[in-house]
Amino acid sequence: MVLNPVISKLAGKLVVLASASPRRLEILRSAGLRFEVVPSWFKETLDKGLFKAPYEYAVETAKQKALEVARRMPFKHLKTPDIVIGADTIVTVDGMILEKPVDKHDAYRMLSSLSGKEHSVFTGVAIVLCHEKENEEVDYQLIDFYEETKVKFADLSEDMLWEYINSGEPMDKAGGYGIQALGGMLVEYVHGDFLNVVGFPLNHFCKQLDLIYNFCTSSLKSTSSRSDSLATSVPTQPPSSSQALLSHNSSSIPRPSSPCDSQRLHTQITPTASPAHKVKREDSESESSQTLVNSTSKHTDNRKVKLHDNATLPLVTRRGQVVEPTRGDLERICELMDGFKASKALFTASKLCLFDLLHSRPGLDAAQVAQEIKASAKGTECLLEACVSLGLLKSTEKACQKPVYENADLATDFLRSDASFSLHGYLQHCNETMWPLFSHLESAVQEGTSQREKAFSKHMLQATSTSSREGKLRFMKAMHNIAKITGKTIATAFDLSTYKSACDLGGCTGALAYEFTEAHPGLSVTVFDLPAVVELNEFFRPQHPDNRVSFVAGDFLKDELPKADLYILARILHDLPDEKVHILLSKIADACTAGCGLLLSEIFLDEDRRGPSRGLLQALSMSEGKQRSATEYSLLLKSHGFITAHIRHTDNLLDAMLCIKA
Ligand SMILES: Cc1cn([C@H]2C[C@H](O)[C@@H](COP(=O)(O)OP(=O)(O)OP(=O)(O)O)O2)c(=O)[nH]c1=O
Repeated sequence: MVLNPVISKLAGKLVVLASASPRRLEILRSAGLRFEVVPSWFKETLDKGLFKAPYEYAVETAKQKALEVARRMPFKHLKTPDIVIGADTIVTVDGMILEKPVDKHDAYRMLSSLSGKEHSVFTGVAIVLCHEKENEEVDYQLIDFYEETKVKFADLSEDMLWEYINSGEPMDKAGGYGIQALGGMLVEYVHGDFLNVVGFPLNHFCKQLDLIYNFCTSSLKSTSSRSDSLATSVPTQPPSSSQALLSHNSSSIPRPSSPCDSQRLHTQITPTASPAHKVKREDSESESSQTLVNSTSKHTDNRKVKLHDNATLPLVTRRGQVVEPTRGDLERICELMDGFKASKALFTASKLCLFDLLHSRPGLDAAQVAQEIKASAKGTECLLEACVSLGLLKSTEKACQKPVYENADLATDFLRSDASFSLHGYLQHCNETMWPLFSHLESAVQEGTSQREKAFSKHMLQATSTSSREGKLRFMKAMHNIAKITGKTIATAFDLSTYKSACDLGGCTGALAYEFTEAHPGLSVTVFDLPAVVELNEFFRPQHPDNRVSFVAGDFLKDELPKADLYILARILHDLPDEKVHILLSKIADACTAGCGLLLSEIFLDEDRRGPSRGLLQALSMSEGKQRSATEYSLLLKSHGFITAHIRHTDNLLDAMLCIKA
């Protein structure tokens, strides 16, 4: 079988999967391949109209994903991979290309177009072979191919469609379904490679590797030893007569390629100076202990080669067996050790409004940024470089000029203070409140209580406390950010068409309430919150407020609740001690008649309490409340007369549950 010899050929090579898809990771891992995962930052926005056939689009996207990682790693990770694998899966039906749905309606559009019909699933795969040359440049050689699988769907009723869409499964999958999970129930037959539908054609990939390593090795060697003069293309021996040999210049913009056979071998030479080497050489020249550094530098180079062989990793004993940890294990540990540094770098950049500055003035260099944010040149440069390494900023370096900086998409989407889904306020809350609390985690764990008093001086306690105006506004901004990001998901999680009036208890700035009125034309929402919160709401009023949202001031633990046939409790219960939870739920139960609804939104812990980490880490703040699973919330609500009708685990920051008063 091709598998073993092929996989063993890769032993000792730094293989990188340029994909965030958990399915691809699982498929390759199950095949015994050892690799690192570096998700591609390439945005899947190629113009589909430029491609003659849909699979050409998938292949080109796969290529761009893999090349982006292959080019980034020497600069950002200071190591050059041997092989980078990229893939892209698309579904095609009636001449349309379906990728991942953007929302539930998009998923509905896709799934209804597949109902009762046969369609094709194409996965384009690109394998980039990287060769470090002696002159510190990197050559890239590209092999790509695609695989087609035909899938037939049964006729899908509207109920089935919506039930499936509401399960949340379609959202991160091409065509809006996952054949390997619930989506399997929609399928009548599959012709071809099943794993290809799940995102990676393993069999074709192994055959391709076999061709590369058993057939083309000599041509690869000759390629990697060639000089820059080959910057155009080097035709190599075709692996088979069916394979077209095409040259490809990696710096060219994506373009429709010539007729795409199901596999192709490109020889492409794109020399890139390797910054890993640059850095080492600078090190060796900088200090007085030059001889020592020089030899260390040499040693480092050797180690790097050995690391690729996995030979220098320390051996560990697991269940009585001596084994070699994977590089992934070590990276995971480092990621955890350094996680706090990354968080604080993010908080600091956000507090200094770095992302706002680079949004309004992209292309500043470190000195210009330092001047604008009134910070030291050295500190600013370190912060900018750290943010680039974290994927928050992008830097461009033109010949003989200082690097200039701009926001990466992540920063544009979430870190600008005026972005629609900004987390700027929440980050400030983390920086000012959560960070000091978590720096007292040892005592929090030892004592099992909140460390507020230890973490904050008297003055600080006042400033961070929600009893001060400053503290209140900061907290409201944080809650507003989370409500904006999660609002639509929560508001559309259930069919609420039978409800006419809702009351959002502790609804803060009303951000969630506005999402509910937008999603449900027949619904009015009253936001009920403390008088001091309602008073500050003017800072958060939307440009065109919906008059179906109103605000009532009061304390939900003491005052009479506004009348409504649906009560909303979002991010409230996890923070309250048990006795207050019971007071609040009793008051809601008293205000409800039979058939009234209670919509609860929280992070639902997994039933075995092994995740998600976000919920379990949140619990370490030792507030008076607790994190619960969906079943625990269901039982809690049942004890107050509410029967759970639906539970939604979402891909967003909060999950949701709809309960009905018996
Ligand atoms: C049709 C189908 C697709 N999928 C998945 C596979 C892919 O992960 C996804 C298609 O999206 P892709 O854009 O191919 O991949 P991705 O965004 O998940 O990951 P990356 O771009 O980082 O490589 O759909 C299934 O899991 N099951 C299915 O039945």
